[in-house]
Order: sequence, then C-alpha cells, then structure tokens
Amino acid sequence: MKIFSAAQLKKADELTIKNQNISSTELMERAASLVSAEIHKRLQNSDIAIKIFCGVGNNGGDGLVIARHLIEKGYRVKVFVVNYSDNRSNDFLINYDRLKETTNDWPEYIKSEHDFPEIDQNDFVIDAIFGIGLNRPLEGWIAKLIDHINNSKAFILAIDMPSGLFSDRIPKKEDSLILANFTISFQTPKLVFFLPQTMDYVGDLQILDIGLDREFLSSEKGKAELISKHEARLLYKPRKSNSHKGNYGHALVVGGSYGKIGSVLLSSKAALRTGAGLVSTYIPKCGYSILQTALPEAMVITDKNDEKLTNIDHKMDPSVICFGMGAGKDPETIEAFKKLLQNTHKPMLIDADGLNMIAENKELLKFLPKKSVLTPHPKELQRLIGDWKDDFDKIEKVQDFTQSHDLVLVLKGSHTFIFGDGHMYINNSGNPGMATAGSGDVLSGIIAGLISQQYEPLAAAILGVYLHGLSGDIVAENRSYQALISGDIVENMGAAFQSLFAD
Ligand SMILES: NC(=O)C1=CN([C@@H]2O[C@H](COP(=O)(O)OP(=O)(O)OC[C@H]3O[C@@H](n4cnc5c(N)ncnc54)[C@H](OP(=O)(O)O)[C@@H]3O)[C@@H](O)[C@H]2O)[C@@H](O)CC1
Ligand SMILES: Nc1ncnc2c1ncn2[C@@H]1O[C@H](COP(=O)(O)OP(=O)(O)O)[C@@H](O)[C@H]1O
Ligand SMILES: [K+]
Repeated sequence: MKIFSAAQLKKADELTIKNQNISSTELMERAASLVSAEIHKRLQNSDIAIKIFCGVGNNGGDGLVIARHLIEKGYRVKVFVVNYSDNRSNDFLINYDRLKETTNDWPEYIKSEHDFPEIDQNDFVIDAIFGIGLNRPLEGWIAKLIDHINNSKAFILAIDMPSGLFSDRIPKKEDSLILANFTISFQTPKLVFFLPQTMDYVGDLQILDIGLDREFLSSEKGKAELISKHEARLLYKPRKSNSHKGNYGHALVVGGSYGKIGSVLLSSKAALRTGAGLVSTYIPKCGYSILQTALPEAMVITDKNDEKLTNIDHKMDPSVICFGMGAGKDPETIEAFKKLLQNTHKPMLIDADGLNMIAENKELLKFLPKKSVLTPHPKELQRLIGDWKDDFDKIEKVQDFTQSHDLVLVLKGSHTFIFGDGHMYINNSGNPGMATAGSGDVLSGIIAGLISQQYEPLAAAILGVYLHGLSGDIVAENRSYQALISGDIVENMGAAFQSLFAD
C-alpha cells in the first residue's frame, strides 16, 4: 500500500470529486459513514457514553457525520465543537445543520478552558478535532484541551490522525498531541504512523478504503510503500519441480568469535530454512564442533585461528556472502574483512560487527560491491552516518547514503524501513517479542538465503524482512511475546512461507 503526503491526499480528494462527479459533502458522507459502521460493528449497541470532539474544518465535519449516524442508531452521543476559529469549512456547516435536524441535544461549544467537559474514564472519546490540515503547533486552551482528553484515561478513537500530529514533521517535545488508542485513517496510512518518534500516538491502526480516484492512486508515486502480505506475496518466486540444489545457490556465512558462535549458527540455519541450496559457514576453529553438531546440513570452513577470524580463505564460488554476525572487531579481523571485500564481486550482506568495522574504517565503503545489503539497527546506523535531528532528517540522510554508495539499507526497528533504488519500504509484520538476542542474526540469514536463490538484493531485503516478522508473529501467537527466542523465528520459517499464501 502506498503512503502519500497530505498534499497528495488533497489532490486525490479533488480528482475523486471531479472524476466521480460527486460533491465534497458526498465524499465526506461516504468516508464518515464507513467510520460509523466500523464503530457500530465494534460497540454492538452498547450503552457507553460517546463524546465526540469536533474541530471546525473537515476533520470536524467527519465527526459531525459520525455523530449523526451513531445517534440514528440509538447511541448516547454528546458532541463538542472545539471552536478554535471562526472560519468553518463548508462541509462542517452543512453537516452541522444536518445534525441539528437529527437531535435536540445540540452540540456544546468549547471556547476556553472554562468550557471543558468532564470526561469519565469509561467514556468513549472520538477525536475529530484536527486531521491532515494541521499546520502549526497547538497553543493555549486548545493544547490544554488535548491534555485534558488524554488525562481522562478514556478510550480515544482518532479520526484520520490523532489531533496535534503533523503529517510531515515531528512535533516538539512540549507539543500537545492526542494519544489515541485506535486510529481510523482514510485511504492510505500517513508516514508518521510508522516513525519511532510518532508511532506511539496512533495506537492500533485501521485504514478505510473510501474509494478515492483509482487512477491517481495507482499512477502517483508514493512517499513510501507499506509492505503487508499482499505486497510480499508479489515478490515470492516459486520453486520449479525440475530443479536441484545447484539452482538455489550457495550461501557463505562468515562470522563468529569465541563465545559468539551462536550468531553465525542462527544466520546459517536461517539461510537454509529460507531455501538456500547450500550453506557454508566460515568461523574460527573453536566453533567447528558446535556448528557441525547443531547444524549438520551446513558445511563448515574454519579459520586458522581458534578464537577469531584472521583470513577468510574460502576457495569457493559463493552466490552471496553474509558477513559480520558475532565477528568482533579485532584488527586482524578487520584486515581479513578488507581483503574479502577487495577480492569479491559477489552480492554481499553486511551485519553487526561488519557494519561497525565499516563505520570505523570508512575507506572500506568503496570496496563494497554495488547493491550490497546493510542491515543496521539504529545505533549501528548512527555509527555509519552520524547523528540526525529527527526521523525525517534520518530518512533523508539514509537516502543520500544509500544512493551515493548504491546500496540497499535495512534499518531495523519495530517497523523496519528498507531503502534502495531511491525508494523506501516500510515493513508491517513483526512484534515486540522479536526484541530478543539474535533476531537480527536470523534476519541476515533469511535475506542471504533469498539472495542465494537469485532474488535481487532489494527484493530479498523486502521479502526477507516481511517473512522474518511474519514468522515472529506466528511464534508470538503460540508462545507469547516474552517467551519468543530468535531460534523460534528460524524454526517457524516454514509456517511463514505457508502463511504467505493462506488467506
Ligand atoms: N483527503 C481525504 O482523503 C479526505 C479528507 N477528509 C477529512 O478532511 C480532513 C482534512 O480537513 P481540513 O483540510 O479541513 O483540515 P483539518 O484537519 O480539519 O484542520 C484544518 C483547520 O485547522 C486550522 N488549524 C490548523 N492548525 C491549527 C492550529 N494549530 N491551531 C488552530 N487551528 C489550526 C486551519 O485553520 P487556518 O490555518 O486557516 O487558521 C483549518 O481551519 C482530513 O483529515 C479528513 O478527516 C474526509 O472528510 C474526506 C476525504
Ligand atoms: N518491537 C519490535 N517489533 C517488531 N520487530 C522488532 C521489534 N524489536 C526488534 N525487532 C526486530 O528484531 C530484530 C533485532 O535485530 P538486532 O537489534 O540486530 O538484534 P540482534 O543484534 O540481537 O540480532 C530486527 O529485525 C528488528 O526489526
Ligand atoms: K483527528
């Protein structure tokens, strides 16, 4: 699903009105009716007190339509108009009149702190104050009203966006924002719903298809693409029956040091479970028995050193090299990595200490084969590219870095972002149970396993990140977030592949 900016959404809005020959009031009616139907589906006529806070723009107009529909269905609704301006939008005014025809319980106006209503923690609050039209931070009594709503501890449903959240910039620490439990947004999600600095305000997210102009939605380039099952499925390459292990490549997994052999073991196993034809693991001597015992399916090549990598002398022709997990940063290992880079033109995936070595020795960047995949978590990214002001600045810096070195970059997080070919993809699978030792090592092996099967590096990164999260979701469903360990993600790769095609 594409992610658009507020300006693009406004354009989609205008084109829809023109091409479908409807009025903006009819479009608002369509959008807000879908929201009220969702609310009705969940509340099932319960007698809960519903308090709807409406601004005086179109987000407020949506709130008024939702109020009318819920009142008609018999819900106990109280509407508050947040009178932040004397300029009302046309569709706000039209729906204000319609609401007055529906009920005698007219909206109450909030014009200052004295007008704040009591909100009980058992109320159901609908936030229709500001949507994508917010253009400056909230101030004075409006900001206080937002805090008042948040402090009530009532359940908050935000319409289109939590009020106070901008669609294109990060709020300041002192800004007031609705902390929603649930957000229902129109047509496409907004980028800020996925950024670490703003995602917490959104709560659970539902996107409603309000039938905006299809031609525009399909031809317009999005700011990013959200990767869910549908998008991941399109990347999948089926296996041919007439094939043999040689068709699925030979992945070379290089890493490990004394006490950290588990990391390369996890990556190697993940590459095999993802479908690599052959996997060879290159490790210091101390890991030999561990690997051969725990993973008899992999071949093992050992360094001449017992405890660290000193010379990556593999004498094979790998389809992909996956480097760095548990490798440490010994000067001899850095030298061995440099030689490996200088002598290979194979697709590479660099993780963990491999990234730290590059961060400390930037000259290594020029030896990276084109389209190499780097998989940093935020701390590793910071070592690589330096500090950033906020999440938008970070995205810009990563785009510059990725494009100037012609790389694919996987920025790991609760929503992992994938950058490549000038585009940005946001993963929508995974869960907090995956914040556990070794889950990044598993991801490296999965992506390497896909590259080994001749997936393009960018496609391998996108599909790999999605499958990794999907497998984690399957584990969490059966085992809880707390009990999930990274080996479980590997073990459930089969279930993840199956689930990719299950409806
Ligand atoms: N596009 C779609 O797909 C569809 C969109 N729809 C809905 O429309 C919503 C967008 O509506 P919108 O454009 O009227 O903007 P909205 O968010 O109501 O606020 C704008 C008002 O806020 C004001 N204002 C801004 N900042 C302020 C501040 N800090 N403090 C005080 N005031 C401030 C600003 O005033 P001004 O800048 O002129 O002073 C202006 O009056 C969208 O989110 C969705 O819910 C659906 O109905 C149909 C399909
Ligand atoms: N809260 C979360 N939600 C979804 N995925 C997560 C979450 N926390 C961590 N992950 C995923 O787990 C992996 C952690 O990787 P990393 O930090 O490199 O771990 P390690 O170094 O232990 O292998 C990443 O793929 C990341 O996206
Ligand atoms: K809102």
